[in-house]
Amino acid sequence: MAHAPNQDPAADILADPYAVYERLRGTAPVHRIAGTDGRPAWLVTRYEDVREALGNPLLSLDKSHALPGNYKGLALPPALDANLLNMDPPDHTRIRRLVVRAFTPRRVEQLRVPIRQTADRLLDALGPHGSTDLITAYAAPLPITVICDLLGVPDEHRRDFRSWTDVLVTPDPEKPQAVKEAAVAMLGFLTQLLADKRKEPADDLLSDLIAVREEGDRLTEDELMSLAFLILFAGYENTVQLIGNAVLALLQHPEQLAALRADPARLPAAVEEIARYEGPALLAIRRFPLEDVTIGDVTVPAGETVLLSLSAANRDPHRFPDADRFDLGRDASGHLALGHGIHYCLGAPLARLETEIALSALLERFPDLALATGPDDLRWRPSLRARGLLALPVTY
Ligand code: HEM
Repeated sequence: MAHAPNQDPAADILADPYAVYERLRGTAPVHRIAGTDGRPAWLVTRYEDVREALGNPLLSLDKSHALPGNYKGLALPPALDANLLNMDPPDHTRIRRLVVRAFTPRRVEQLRVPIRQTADRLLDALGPHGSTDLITAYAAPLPITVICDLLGVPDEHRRDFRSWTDVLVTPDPEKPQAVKEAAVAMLGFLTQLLADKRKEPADDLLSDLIAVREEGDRLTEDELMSLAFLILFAGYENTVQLIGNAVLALLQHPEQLAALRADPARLPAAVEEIARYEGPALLAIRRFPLEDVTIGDVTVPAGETVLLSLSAANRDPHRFPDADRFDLGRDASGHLALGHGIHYCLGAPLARLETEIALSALLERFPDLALATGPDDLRWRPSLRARGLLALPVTY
């Protein structure tokens, strides 16, 4: 049986996501809403349903399985669009296997010192006391620098790289020409970068991805290009927002912040609770049923758009008792903020490392860090997909 609420909850989700999720979880397993592109979609909010759906091979990420006209999505050049998050097995299995051979724990661990150095440099620039927007001054520049380090983007190109990234990651619908130009510039840049790395391999992920081979298999030029782009797309904005959300949650819970300051060994567990409580990806990538699929007692027809709410699942009290309480002492493992199943976040170890270092460098530097605005004045991104602050004014 399909449940169609009288009023579409999409607008309410923008205003107050967790209150709406609670209502939706309580009334039906699946709700028909206007999706991120304004077209109809089915929203899943209960933990067990979302987890099961993330692992369900009948839910395809390949948009060629969308009903014609039912899904709009982003218009990316084909070389950037053929990436892991638009793919199902066996293509996905093949490419992911190759990437995992290059994106190793050693490669991530190698970034530990550079991440800390970048964090310290950004904090140095703030001086010993003052006020700032922590998103602009810290949470945003840190991850983009880390991604440049990871991919091996030379210093002299980082300013351009960052400005194209900003345009592409948060496109302004009023400026389609700027988005197009940034996409063309980024494509040209990545083509040249790949050619340079091919000629002169360095100790970076891109060079490793070019070199990686398994049983005679290797990544093609288009696959390399779309991978570099996906790492940028999947890795940048999410990390900015996780760092921002983490600082906010801690500042809003001073007793928990004090306990963390007193025992920094709790930081890794704290990052898990922060990801559960205020993860940056409200939704997983949209899925399309290959055939009619039943979720709870609702049948979703083949080809329609299915949205899985990671954030609603992470606040489901059937899985996490007192789920709306931020509690650094709880066991938050099993949260879905980084996905689940074959598309589980490839950058998860890096996202965790980066968030831990960002928080420890910041907390060590500023014992008096405080919010410079009331909770009602905080402005969140107007997005059904992303949970992140537009600005985080602090004093220190
Ligand atoms: C806090 C930061 C991050 C969050 C919350 C996050 C979240 C996610 C989620 C939820 C998925 C699965 C999407 C789905 O199944 O629909 C995913 C996939 C992915 N993430 Fe992350 N991510 C983060 C950081 C990163 C970083 C730093 C990188 C790379 C450097 C990265 C690379 C990827 C890639 C390549 C995939 C696709 C994997 C596949 O399809 O097999 N992510 N991420």
